[in-house]
Amino acid sequence: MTTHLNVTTHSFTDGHAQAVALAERVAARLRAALIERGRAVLAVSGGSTPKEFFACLAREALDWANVQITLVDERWVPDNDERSNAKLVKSLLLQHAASAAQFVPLYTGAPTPEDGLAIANTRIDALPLPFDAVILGMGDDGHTASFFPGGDHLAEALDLDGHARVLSMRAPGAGEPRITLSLPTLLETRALYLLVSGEKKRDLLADVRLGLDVAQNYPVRAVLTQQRVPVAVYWCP
Ligand SMILES: O=C1O[C@H](COP(=O)(O)O)[C@@H](O)[C@H](O)[C@H]1O
Repeated sequence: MTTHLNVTTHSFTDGHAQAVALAERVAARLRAALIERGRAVLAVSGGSTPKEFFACLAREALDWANVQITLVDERWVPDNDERSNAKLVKSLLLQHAASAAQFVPLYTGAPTPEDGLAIANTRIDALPLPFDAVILGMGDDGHTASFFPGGDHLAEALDLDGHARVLSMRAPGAGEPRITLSLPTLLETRALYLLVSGEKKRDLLADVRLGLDVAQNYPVRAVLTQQRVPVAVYWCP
């Protein structure tokens, strides 16, 4: 384990060990919340990296009926689209013991994320924040949630003093239009995890921490340099 400023890195030999460790950690957080407050709230990322973590977490024994799960971001595609983060969560996390959890989607069925923003905002506003845990991922371009380089609402999304809970996001590298929780909303959490794998992402994170990424300006920098919430990076090759 290594700690640098606000960031602690936990390294694992492989994806299975990483997924098991993070699932146990997050389950412990949810259990503590259920004991203390009778409910728990979790926000998770989509993409490919969290698949094994979801499969492990779904089998953890806890009072899932009192757990609400939402997404940190969503691709603006229908729930049955292969690119849908909601589809991933439904097929891997909302299974087994965790099938009793309540899922709060960001996608609303509106034609565009801009059209769906008000409803998505209402859904997030209705959650009993702070989150008990937020699980972020990261792309090879340094995006996290849907904070994409060149995103049309990137500055607003990263503004720590901003009041928007949810924003639409369009960016050259984003594939499809997106919707994302804002950084200050993601930081309203009792625990923040960044789940990443591969040498390329490890090197990118090292560059950000050393301040060597200024030319690329990776959006994940905003998460790693903020001082509100400690960041636990879970990494495997
Ligand atoms: O598009 C997205 O990508 C990131 C990273 O995904 P990965 O496939 O590299 O693990 C993910 O964290 C985000 O939720 C998702 O919308």
